[in-house]
Amino acid sequence: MSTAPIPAPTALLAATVPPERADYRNAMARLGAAVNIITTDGPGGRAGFTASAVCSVTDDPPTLLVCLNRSASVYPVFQANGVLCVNVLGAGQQPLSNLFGGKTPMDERFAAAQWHASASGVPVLAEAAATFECRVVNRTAVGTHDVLFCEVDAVRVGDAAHGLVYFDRRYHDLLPPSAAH
Ligand SMILES: NC(=O)C1=CN([C@@H]2O[C@H](COP(=O)(O)OP(=O)(O)OC[C@H]3O[C@@H](n4cnc5c(N)ncnc54)[C@H](O)[C@@H]3O)[C@@H](O)[C@H]2O)C=CC1
Ligand SMILES: Cc1cc2nc3c(=O)[nH]c(=O)nc-3n(C[C@H](O)[C@H](O)[C@H](O)COP(=O)(O)O)c2cc1C
Repeated sequence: MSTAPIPAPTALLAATVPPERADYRNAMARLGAAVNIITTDGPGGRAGFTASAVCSVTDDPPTLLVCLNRSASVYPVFQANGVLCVNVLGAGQQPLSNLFGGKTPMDERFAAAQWHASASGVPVLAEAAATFECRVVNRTAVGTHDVLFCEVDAVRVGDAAHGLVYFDRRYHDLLPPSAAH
């Protein structure tokens, strides 16, 4: 029978103290992510915001998630509409990300690019790396954010093959391997 010592309770406690918010953010800054503009339109009006907290959940049925801060000005609009489009940005679209991530008035954000309407009337970015037209089918509040679970009705893959990544609090264009050397 093993006689290994049981760790002291204080050591266990120390291991479970959550990191400070700044430490958590410093570490998260190293978790590179695609940059997306999330758009909506409907009874609540037209709105869009920049989001890096987007990921695939399952491909059957095709479902992704978007994390939206409840303090964002766009929050009630997304709540009212229940439909959205995830527009994945490509290389060179950093200015568009900044517009949708700041305090810029909504008309100014949309005036900076070309859009067409999805079947449900949501703005779809013409020059996106990829787009996902979705219905919000579930939502869960976690801390400051709502996690929106979105079923995908239509996808498009754009011509721009070079991506845009947010890493270490800066944007990075993903260049083809030949251009990176
Ligand atoms: N998930 C989110 O809500 C995110 C929000 N932002 C917003 O953009 C601002 C600038 O971000 P950074 O330049 O990356 O510097 P930062 O130091 O504020 O954030 C570093 C990283 O921490 C995470 N983060 C930041 N704020 C967060 C939040 N409220 N909830 C969950 N995760 C969060 C993100 O991964 C972010 O890239 C942030 O202060 C925030 O307002 C940025 C990235 C993700
Ligand atoms: C690179 C980047 C990524 C962001 N990712 C998210 C995100 O995933 N979720 C979120 O709620 N806000 C995110 N934000 C912040 C929103 O874009 C911002 O709060 C939103 O545009 C609402 O701003 P407003 O309240 O001025 O309208 C991000 C901002 C930037 C610049």
